[in-house]
Amino acid sequence: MSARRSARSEIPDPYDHPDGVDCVYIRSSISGDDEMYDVRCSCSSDSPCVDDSCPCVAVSSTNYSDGKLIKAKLTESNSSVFECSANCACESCQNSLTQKGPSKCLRIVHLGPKGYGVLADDDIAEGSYVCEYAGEILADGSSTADWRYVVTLNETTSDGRQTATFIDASRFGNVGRYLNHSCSPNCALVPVRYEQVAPKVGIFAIRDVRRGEEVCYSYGAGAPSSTPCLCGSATCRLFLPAGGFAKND
Ligand SMILES: C[S@@+](CC[C@H](N)C(=O)[O-])C[C@H]1O[C@@H](n2cnc3c(N)ncnc32)[C@H](O)[C@@H]1O
Repeated sequence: MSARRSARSEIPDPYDHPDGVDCVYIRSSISGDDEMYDVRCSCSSDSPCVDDSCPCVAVSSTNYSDGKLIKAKLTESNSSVFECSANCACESCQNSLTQKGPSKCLRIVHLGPKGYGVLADDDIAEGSYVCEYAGEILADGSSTADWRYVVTLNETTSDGRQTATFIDASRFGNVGRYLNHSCSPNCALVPVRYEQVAPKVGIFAIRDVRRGEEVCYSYGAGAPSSTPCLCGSATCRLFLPAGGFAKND
């Protein structure tokens, strides 16, 4: 691993769990599956991993422009990101945004009946990376300690198969586990891969977020659960969706 890449992976996460929360803080998801990708690049600074001439970018097509997720990937339901990794030897890489760590302007606060939530301490521009939804990556979510912290990532593979991955932040998690649901969200989840085949879940701003706003995503369009939704949006569906977040909803 190059010195440049290993230094990047040592960037500390500036967040921690609130006092009294029984969860181990992790910076990125943990997977029991150690299958790795064999894709790597050695792009020069003349072509810093921005288009399909980079073998890593070619896996998912262009992901980022000016340090933001491109609009198509924010709006398409089955979008995904493949980033350069520690195995690459690229210079001035523009394709490893999520590995630089979460936004520095998030604040975990207690919001009354919703429990904890996350506020933006500064403006966050559309397309910005907010943070990962980190947890234990499980093939089967049934072993969770608390279903409320499980995100279900449904994806369609290139050969048309449906896959489901469960990210369980009940026992191990990061700041991402505190983002609440909104029926009119300002963020969305996008699967992000590098090194490992198992996906990470990146949370990106789908519109400009103003300082002081709650940072939230939609937990999905599933059938309503019995939990009243307190998002307060004009288009509120009144109850949280049941069954956790599904990427393709
Ligand atoms: C992933 S956790 C989000 C963080 C949580 N508020 C906490 O204190 O840890 C999901 C849970 O938060 C609460 N929640 C999230 N969004 C909500 C909303 N819009 N209205 C009411 N409760 C919400 C529900 O209890 C839900 O099961």
